[in-house]
Amino acid sequence: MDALAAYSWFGQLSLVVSVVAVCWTMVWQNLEHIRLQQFFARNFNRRARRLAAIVDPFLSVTFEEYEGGRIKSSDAFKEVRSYLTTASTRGVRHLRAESGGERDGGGGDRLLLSMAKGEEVPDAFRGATVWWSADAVPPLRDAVPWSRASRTERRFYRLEFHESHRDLVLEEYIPYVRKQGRAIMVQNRQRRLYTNIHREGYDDGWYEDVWTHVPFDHPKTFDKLAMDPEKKKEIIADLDMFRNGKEYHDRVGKPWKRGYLLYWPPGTGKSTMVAAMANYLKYDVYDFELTSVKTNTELRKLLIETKSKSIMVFEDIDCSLDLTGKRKTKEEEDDKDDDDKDADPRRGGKKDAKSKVTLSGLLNFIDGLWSACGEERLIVFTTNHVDKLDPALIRTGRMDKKIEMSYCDFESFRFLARMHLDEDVEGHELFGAARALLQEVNMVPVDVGEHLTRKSVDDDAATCLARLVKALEKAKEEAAKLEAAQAAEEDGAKGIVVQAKADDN
Ligand SMILES: Nc1ncnc2c1ncn2[C@@H]1O[C@H](COP(=O)(O)OP(=O)(O)OP(=O)(O)O)[C@@H](O)[C@H]1O
Repeated sequence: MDALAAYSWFGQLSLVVSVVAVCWTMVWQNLEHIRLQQFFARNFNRRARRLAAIVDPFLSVTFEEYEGGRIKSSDAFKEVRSYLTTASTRGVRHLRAESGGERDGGGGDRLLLSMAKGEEVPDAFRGATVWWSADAVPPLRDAVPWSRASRTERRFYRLEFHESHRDLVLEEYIPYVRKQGRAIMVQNRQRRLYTNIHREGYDDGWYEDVWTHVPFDHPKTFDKLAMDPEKKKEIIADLDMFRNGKEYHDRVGKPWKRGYLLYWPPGTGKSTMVAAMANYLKYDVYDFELTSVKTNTELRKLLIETKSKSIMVFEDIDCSLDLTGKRKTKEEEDDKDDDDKDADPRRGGKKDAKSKVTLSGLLNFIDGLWSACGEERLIVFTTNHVDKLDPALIRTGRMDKKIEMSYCDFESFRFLARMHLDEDVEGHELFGAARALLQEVNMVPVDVGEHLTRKSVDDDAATCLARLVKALEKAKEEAAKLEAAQAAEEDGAKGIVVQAKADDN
């Protein structure tokens, strides 16, 4: 066969092959017999998969940054990202730093660290080794201008593991990673202090009660709170038990919440205690301003909008509303509901600046059906007049722990002296004098702290202690005068009674 014949032969062969290929494609695409198509696909794929399993017995799970059509950022991705920066995966050598958002643990000066693109790190779980890697795909060419997810590269984490660990990884390891990641996010996030505000339109009857917030950066911790050390220990243990109490609450069928009542005179550290609790538990704080909540319905709406892992505080509850009276009967409550309607301009009522929240509205809030929405929440009431509160409000189950915030005792004084003067003054004679006076006179910690604070650079410990002793002596004198005046008043009253009886006779 000469070269020309061979060329022609190959030409014909390739023509036949091309025609067959084109025909096959047309037949394949237009095949009426779908089942036949499926049969081919299944059998070829199955063989290919079997071969792949022999060559590569590893499976993978991908966690993408965005889900739901690339609009919503994925919670699972964030949880994995947090987990991958922990001790168990310290092998990560190259990190990516972002400013991030408050909720993710970034924001402000905090940096959000995660595995850099291309990094791979192993992790061990119950005898199985898994591998995590970080990667990203470039932005879409047809990026939608308003979608951040399609304009930027889309990151993802890939988890690879041997197929023999499939059940362990899917059913136990991944939930474990997500839980750990969530816990780390809660620890690292910028916490918030919320308060409710009331907004309304001028004449269209529109109004709403909403939460507004600022970063919560209160410096007070239990280390800086003066109180009986035993009592402090007991409160911390109680908080620990509450924080770790999910299983218990599930088992006994109780909503995972706990009520605290902090009571006694102004300046004994009730608000400070709330800050210390929030810092200890790393919870957000919702500071309820009850007087600006219009109705029970609005109160419920605010409750539903609160998040878990938070402290809901009602300061000076005795002054907030008329909650001191007895609970209303059903009829009175119905009347109150009518009042609610009257107060609700959206329901044709007139505007009324006064709050219509009732005692039973508040009781339902604390332990009614709605109180079970959300979990891991502390409800704290503070009051200077515990005797004025309705017993229903503070009964066990609503207020589970009642803490008396007392006048400054010796332990608190010692604590405040050490904290403010920053030196050991227990041997000082003025320290002994102040200690003796504190046994006779009531002074709240805020005042003791104030007298012990250095007011100028020349103030030394002795100056501060002398100032405190002087204030205590003055308070003692005033207390004595008051006592004498009261005794005289009582004697006067007795005299009038005796005189009246003598006149009667
Ligand atoms: N036990 C305490 N330990 C340390 N500091 C305290 C203590 N009690 C009060 N203080 C200080 O006194 C100031 C006022 O305290 P706080 O507002 O907590 O008192 P309160 O009992 O909530 O008062 P009120 O009833 O008027 O709201 C705070 O700046 C706080 O630092």
